[in-house]
Amino acid sequence: MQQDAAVITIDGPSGSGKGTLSRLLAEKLGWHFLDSGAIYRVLALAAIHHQIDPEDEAAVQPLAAHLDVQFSIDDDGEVRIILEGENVSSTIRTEEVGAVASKVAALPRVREALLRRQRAFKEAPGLVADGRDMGTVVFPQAQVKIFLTASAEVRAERRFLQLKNKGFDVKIGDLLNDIQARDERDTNRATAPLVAAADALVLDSSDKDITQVLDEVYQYAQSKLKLV
Ligand SMILES: Nc1ncnc2c1ncn2[C@@H]1O[C@H](COP(=O)(O)OP(=O)(O)OP(=O)(O)O)[C@@H](O)[C@H]1O
Ligand SMILES: Nc1ccn([C@H]2C[C@H](O)[C@@H](COP(=O)(O)O)O2)c(=O)n1
Repeated sequence: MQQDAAVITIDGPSGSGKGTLSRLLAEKLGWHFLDSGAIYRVLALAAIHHQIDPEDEAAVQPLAAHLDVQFSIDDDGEVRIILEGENVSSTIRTEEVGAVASKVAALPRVREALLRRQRAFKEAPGLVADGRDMGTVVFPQAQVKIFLTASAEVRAERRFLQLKNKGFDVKIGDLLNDIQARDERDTNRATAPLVAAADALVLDSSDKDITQVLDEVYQYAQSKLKLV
């Protein structure tokens, strides 16, 4: 880990566009990228595989501490995630795994066990970190903090289009319920809840396309970091 690398944090609720924005911003800046939700999703999948109750902290904590996972970039630029020797890059993206991820993520000792793994992504020239507590807990000293949000209805619609394009048979009402349940759990947990850092720029993307959001965040980052 490099102490002097700059960090931009992008936090917000599910479907607000954090992942899309973070990837595009990291690409534009030539920086590294951390998808912290993927780490919680991998842990959730490991708990499912090992038939561990996702709310049993004593059982999930050792799994988190010894999680056998590797992240790499494919030749075509896609992130490849290997859990216990198996490529789980698409399996972890289902709503079912997301819901279990939100449960394991509510356990304080599990979050503690994953802190060092997340901080290790900070490398020069800089890191764009996407999650729920990037600006509040994992990288509180980040130079630029964004809290990206959108109405639950808009987020459900985006998720519907995303999953439909991938060939999944989904209902918008179910997706809205899933999003609201996840918001509720992520926001109301005692440890590292989903909340904007006091020094974050809060951005509502409900009426903005991703290009507008990227331009706005890039300009804000430029002004804070004095990028040329
Ligand atoms: N501003 C936007 N306008 C329209 N669609 C968007 C916008 N931002 C993101 N999307 C689309 O919404 C979907 C969800 O975005 P994304 O996966 O980036 O959200 P997320 O906040 O990272 O969600 P999660 O936390 O659940 O991983 C994607 O299909 C993405 O292309
Ligand atoms: N920093 C983070 C990242 C993710 N989580 C939890 C909460 C989410 O519901 C779940 C899946 O995240 P996603 O891939 O949808 O971004 O993981 C968290 O608590 N903290």
